[in-house]
Amino acid sequence: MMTAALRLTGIDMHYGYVRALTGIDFHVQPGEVVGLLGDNGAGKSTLLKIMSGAHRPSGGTVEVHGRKVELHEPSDAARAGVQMVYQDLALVDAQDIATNLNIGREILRRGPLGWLGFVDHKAMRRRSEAELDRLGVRTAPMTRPVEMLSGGQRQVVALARSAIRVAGAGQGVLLLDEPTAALGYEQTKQVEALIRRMAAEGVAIVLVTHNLPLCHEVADRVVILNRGVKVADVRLDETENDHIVGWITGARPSQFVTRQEIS
Ligand SMILES: Nc1ncnc2c1ncn2[C@@H]1O[C@H](COP(=O)(O)OP(=O)(O)OP(=O)(O)O)[C@@H](O)[C@H]1O
Repeated sequence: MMTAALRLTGIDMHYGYVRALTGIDFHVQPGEVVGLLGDNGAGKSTLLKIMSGAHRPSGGTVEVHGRKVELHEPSDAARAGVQMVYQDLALVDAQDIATNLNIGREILRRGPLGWLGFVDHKAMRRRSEAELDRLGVRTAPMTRPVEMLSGGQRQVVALARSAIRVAGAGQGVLLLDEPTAALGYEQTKQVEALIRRMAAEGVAIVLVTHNLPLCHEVADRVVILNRGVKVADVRLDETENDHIVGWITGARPSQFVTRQEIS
């Protein structure tokens, strides 16, 4: 069997007395898109934060490409190739799109005296245009400051930046939290296409959403949480929408036999 790009085993998480997650097993393969579903408060964001290194679990293990990792902070996850898309936080408002897409990987050129150290904006613009082209993403002109973009356009730029980083890191993992929440029709289609393209290149994608049509568009499999417990883990082509809704609301019993039911 192929080694999972990301595997979580027996994850427990409590916030003080609040038990947010109990014994969660989760994996995503390279090139696979997994939708993480559940009602409000089910534990989706908590699980995503554990994957991204923003939270440390109270128990359980995390493996990236078969290697156990301790994620103390998001930079540990990023180094391991796991990239969370932060919708708004990550962009520098006063800078243009190209500069934002190139933060941390600026192209330098030599100045007149031969010193390396001038940022080559033109080369960065050209590279970013080619990268966005490859991802099938169209944004405003590269020289537009991101503070002049709409919320939806900003979201697409933030997502594209994470996608470029993950693609650069080889077979990475991309974590998305409601990536189309603020988007109109055209931008939603672009993001769907981007997700599919990343997956086709071998990136593993975890998608937290309340949007079932989005899952049907892009996901191969869904994992459903109910009050901090995994109640279903199914391929979308092997289940029906009614079942998914039933697992989300709790109307449908868990796929997994729980300990309480045995005793
Ligand atoms: N920082 C925190 N401190 C205390 N409890 C928290 C904290 N974050 C989340 N919780 C609790 O953990 C549980 C899971 O919350 P979480 O945000 O992971 O759910 P979710 O599935 O992402 O919900 P939503 O769809 O509403 O975003 C909830 O009971 C929530 O109240």
